[in-house]
Amino acid sequence: MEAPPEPLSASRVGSFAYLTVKDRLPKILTQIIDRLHRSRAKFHEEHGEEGSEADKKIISLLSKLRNELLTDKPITPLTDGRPDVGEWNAYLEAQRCLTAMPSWFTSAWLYVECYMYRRVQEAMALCPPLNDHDVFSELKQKSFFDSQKAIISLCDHLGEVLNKISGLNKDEVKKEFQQLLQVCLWGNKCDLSISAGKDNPQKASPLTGLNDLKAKILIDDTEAVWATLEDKLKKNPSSTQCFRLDIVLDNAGFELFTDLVLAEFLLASKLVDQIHFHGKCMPWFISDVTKEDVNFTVHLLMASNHRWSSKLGATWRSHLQDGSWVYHDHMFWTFPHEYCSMEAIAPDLYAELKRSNLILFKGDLNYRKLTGDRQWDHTTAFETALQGFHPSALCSLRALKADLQVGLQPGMAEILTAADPDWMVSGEYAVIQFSDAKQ
Ligand SMILES: O=P(O)(O)OC[C@@]1(O)O[C@H](CO)[C@@H](O)[C@@H]1O
Ligand SMILES: [Mn+2]
Repeated sequence: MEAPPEPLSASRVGSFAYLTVKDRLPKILTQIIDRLHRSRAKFHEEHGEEGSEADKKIISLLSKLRNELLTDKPITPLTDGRPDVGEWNAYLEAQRCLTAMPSWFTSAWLYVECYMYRRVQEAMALCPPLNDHDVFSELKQKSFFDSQKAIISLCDHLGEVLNKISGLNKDEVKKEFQQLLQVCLWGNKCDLSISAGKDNPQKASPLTGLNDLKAKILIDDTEAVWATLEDKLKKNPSSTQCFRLDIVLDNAGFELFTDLVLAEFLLASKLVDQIHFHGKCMPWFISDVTKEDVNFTVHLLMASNHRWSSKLGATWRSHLQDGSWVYHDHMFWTFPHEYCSMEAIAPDLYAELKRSNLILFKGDLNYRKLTGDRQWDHTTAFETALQGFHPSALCSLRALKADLQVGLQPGMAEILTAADPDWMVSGEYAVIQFSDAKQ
């Protein structure tokens, strides 16, 4: 097997990775520092002098991090006591074998971007009593509140479907599935990392305009996903075979809500029997989901005075309590590794995913890790780019926000570039890209 292409890196001046490391990541650090400054009085109220002193210390650690990044200093080992430190520092040692002095503008983009967010958590971990403060929670919660109109309209739609679901024939179930899969796909546009923290809520109703967006779906493997689910329907409904769906989550706020709506539909239609969600064990890439974000979303829905919102909130809390919905947050999801390393680095997680019948990977960062964030030709087969990562049938639901995309027909990338040079990084295009476990 020939060696895979090089990883994307900021060493390529003018590349999206270069612009991200040079401009966007420093801007994100500056915004975190500004928010911490503005929260000093609150920290003092909550924790007294200790709180404001910790705030000052975090700000100085993050200012130092920002300076290291801007001046391309060497990547340094982590020093906090979190359980993942050993793996992170082993990864740095391995990078030192590849490039003498791993640094921000010479190492792989995937590594340095993940490392930056992990260093933010190191700064928090080193400064009690603020060590459990989520520096992104304000932005994630605002994204949820700002998407209320879209959330209410999606709640009403799901409510109507749930009311009639037992009477739907298979074609009607399939049509609803296709619609909610696309709503879930486009929910990925609402990510605060690509927008460098700028508001990015879902304003309009997520159901109107799906047809116009169809042309923006560059790869649409919905039929293959449906065939995987339909297997379950074909077998007699009383079969004991339990169909397990796993959803590797991405962003909190509106996107998480669309994930939970799709999950509810798949469970209520009996297309699946159990759903496992995978979130992050620490605040990550600004808007990525943590357990606290799931609890916040479910509790806000329950407290809503909108009938279907409160009903769904209560239903979803009971799913999480009765085991039909299971939430995991393995530390591997906040490592810098490409997913083809998972079986070696986190065999327990790989074994867990092998128990799934279908895994949905949400978003751009997951896509980058599925394909190793490497400079593949656009016509490279998805299976090739997965480099042996195959715990189960899997499907990426991704709005394109980084300059890599595989599995395109010959000539398609050239046509897209001519029409819109930013087609890979604008978030305006998306893929529903499937790979079957039967390799
Ligand atoms: O995984 P998401 O939330 O869809 O997107 C996150 C992300 O697009 O933010 C950065 C934008 O450059 C990328 O590094 C990363 O892929
Ligand atoms: Mn994200």
